[in-house]
Amino acid sequence: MSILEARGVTVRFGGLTALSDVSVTVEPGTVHGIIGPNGAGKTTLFNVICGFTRPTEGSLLVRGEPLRNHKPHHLARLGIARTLQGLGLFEHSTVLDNVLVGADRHARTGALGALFGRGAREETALRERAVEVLTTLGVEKWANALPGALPYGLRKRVALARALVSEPDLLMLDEPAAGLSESERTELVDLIGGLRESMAVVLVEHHMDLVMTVCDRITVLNFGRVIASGPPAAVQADPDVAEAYLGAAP
Ligand SMILES: Nc1ncnc2c1ncn2[C@@H]1O[C@H](COP(=O)(O)OP(=O)(O)OP(=O)(O)O)[C@@H](O)[C@H]1O
Repeated sequence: MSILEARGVTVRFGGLTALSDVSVTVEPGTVHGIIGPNGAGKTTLFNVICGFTRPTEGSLLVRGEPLRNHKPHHLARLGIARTLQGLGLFEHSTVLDNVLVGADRHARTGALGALFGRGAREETALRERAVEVLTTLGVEKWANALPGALPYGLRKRVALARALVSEPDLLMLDEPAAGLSESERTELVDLIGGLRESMAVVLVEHHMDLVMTVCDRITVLNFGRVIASGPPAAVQADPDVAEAYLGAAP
């Protein structure tokens, strides 16, 4: 069963149709890229999946179950985590505390949890997992630093750690390579490639080489429509895709 399915999603902003009858299926354990020229509708699709934007028509299914009126704060309990272009780190909290915010999916919830908060043992286990994720991403030595003290590439890793600590089944990445150096992009490819063992990944990305290297499947949008979908080689060879990108060149 797919982890995520968008069925016939249309989004209109007043008279402008940002997405038109878009269908995408994301299988577990795959990396799925969403690409397209500027204004193609990539961010709008990302926002629909994350519950920021309500589709005018169409539906979303998670593990085959239709979502109704889902909001960004429902994502954690659906097993979905995301990183955004604006990293959204709390500048006055340490790196470790920022990552702990992402661990709430596993934290005790419900009336008892609200009354008594996290138990000491639970707190320790969460911290251990947060440190583990920071270590996997090579940023553990900054656990007690404030995010503002770190260069951009490392802050992006902290944001990724915060998403990963909830152990999602689906990770949504909005332009993960933006602002990274070439060597950081190469590291990111390895990192994302390694994630497919434990989750599905959806990424909206402009860096074509990264998308072609790391994705198992790619959906190409142009003017709000899906113009191609499939494995990287097939998408790269598709004349409609070449035309969309050539047409968009300055
Ligand atoms: N909130 C909004 N209100 C009105 N129009 C919008 C809104 N958000 C996006 N649009 C329009 O919808 C279309 C798709 O935009 P979107 O940002 O999804 O494209 P994109 O593929 O992510 O582009 P880029 O690569 O430039 O980020 C564009 O024409 C954009 O101007």
